[in-house]
Order: sequence, then C-alpha cells, then structure tokens
Amino acid sequence: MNATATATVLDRICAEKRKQVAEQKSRRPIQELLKRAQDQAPPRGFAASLDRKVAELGWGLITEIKKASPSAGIIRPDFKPELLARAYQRGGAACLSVLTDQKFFQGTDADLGAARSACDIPVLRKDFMVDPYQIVEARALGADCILLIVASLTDAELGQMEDIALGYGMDVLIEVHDEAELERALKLKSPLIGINNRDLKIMKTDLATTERLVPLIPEGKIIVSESGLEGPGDLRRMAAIGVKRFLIGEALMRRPDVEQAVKVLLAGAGKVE
Ligand SMILES: O=C(O)c1ccccc1NCC(=O)[C@H](O)[C@H](O)COP(=O)(O)O
Repeated sequence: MNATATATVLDRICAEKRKQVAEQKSRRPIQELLKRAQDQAPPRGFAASLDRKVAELGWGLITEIKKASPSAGIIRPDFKPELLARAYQRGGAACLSVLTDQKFFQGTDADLGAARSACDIPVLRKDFMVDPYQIVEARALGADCILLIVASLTDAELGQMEDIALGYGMDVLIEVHDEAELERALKLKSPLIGINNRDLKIMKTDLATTERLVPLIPEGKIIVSESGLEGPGDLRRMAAIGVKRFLIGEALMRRPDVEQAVKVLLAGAGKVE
C-alpha cells in the first residue's frame, strides 16, 4: 500500500498546506509579515472573553464562520463573514472562529479581517498550522488566537509555534482527539485545551470523546469541547462533566438567523451552576 492510499483527510489538508505556505513565502517574505504583525493592535484576549461569558451567561461559546467543510460540503451558500460576526456577537458569543483555508473550507484570509473588523470579540484563525510563518501571518491578519492540532505536528513544532504566538500575546488553542495527543498537549504552556469530538481520520463525530478525556485533564487547564455540538441538550450533557466552553460551527451556520440561533441555544441550555 502506498502513502497516498492510506492518507487521511487531515494528512491531505496538511500536505496541501505545506505546498501553499512554500508558495506564499516567495510571494510575501517573512520580513513584510513581521512588520505588519508588529503594527497590529494588541490581541483581544480570547480565553479571558470565554471566562467573562461563562461568568455572565453560564456558557462560553466560540461560534464558527465556516462556508463549507470536507465532511459536509457547502454549509452556507449565502456567506457574508461581517454580517455573521455581528450577528454572532449580538446573540451572545464570547469569541469567533474563522476558517481561512480556501481549498477544503472555501475560506479566505479576507474573511478573518472582515469578521474581526465587524465586531469587538476575539477571533481565532482556524487553519492548519504547519509552519511558523503562518503564526506570524495570523497576527499580521489581526488574529487573537491560533489553533495547533497535535495530531499534525511534532512536539518541537508545537513548542516553537506556541512560543511565537504567546510572544505576540495571542492565545493558543491546543487541539487533541485522544489520550496520546492529550499527554503531549499537557506538556505545552497554553492552558486552552480543545477536545475535538470529530475524528479527523475517519470524519466521525462522537461527544463521548470529551467525556472520556476530561477526567485526564488537570485543574488549571481550560477545556473547550469542539465539533458535533448541536442543541441545548448537548451543552447540558457537557456541563454534567464540568465543560462550559464550546466551539460550534455547522449547527449554527445552517440556521438562516445565527443571532437567533445562538440566543435559542443559550436560553435552552439555561444557566447551570
Ligand atoms: O469539519 C470538518 O469536516 C473538518 C474536516 C477536516 C478537518 C477539520 C474539520 N473541521 C474543523 C473543525 O474543527 C470544526 O469546524 C469545528 O470544530 C466546528 O465543528 P462543527 O460544529 O461540527 O461544525
């Protein structure tokens, strides 16, 4: 069996990303990005915003701006990042996640800028980080937080990219899907641990992933349950194990009125002590 035959979706996305970054480096040298990153206003404080919303509403939602995905195809044909960002904020979101990958998610870097300029809440650049160049690029675009997927990086790469992001004052969401990845994530500095309920190798989503990993996470870490969350019952199920911060994309993106969808979700979940 050759490598291509066994490659997962995540492998294919990361391989493509490495090619794109190599091209991008020759189009836009790192010196230019470093300058733009220095000129940005300070990051908005991603984890702090989640904490404030948990104190205020009982829940901290990271609502995602995602036009399409490998698992679902086109999710939202009528796609206006700035309108979605404003509506999410009005609905009660703590933070935004904006997909900037073009080939697999039909996102763009411009989507991030448009969304962030349209609201006051912090924004995660949701992309597949494979090179330190992309961390500087994220800050140059104005991102307040980046995602590092443990499954696609070595320990050395994780440490290096985390250090660059923390050096800029950005937050870093470290994403894991199983026990081995969690063990590696816990060696890093960032307190933000995202448990992805979606298995990126087989594209299956199961909320039991969060339930299985939460007991293994020491106090002091901030847990975010990601993917496959749909209704108030899912939030209450997670609250039963102490998880009150969530990253939600598709279930909200499919609703015509995302402001109302967030309000209904939060009201339905109630305030759980
Ligand atoms: O969503 C996908 O199909 C996907 C495929 C391959 C890699 C990553 C993928 N999703 C990224 C995400 O982490 C989700 O967009 C995010 O957690 C929100 O999930 P959902 O609420 O299920 O849209």
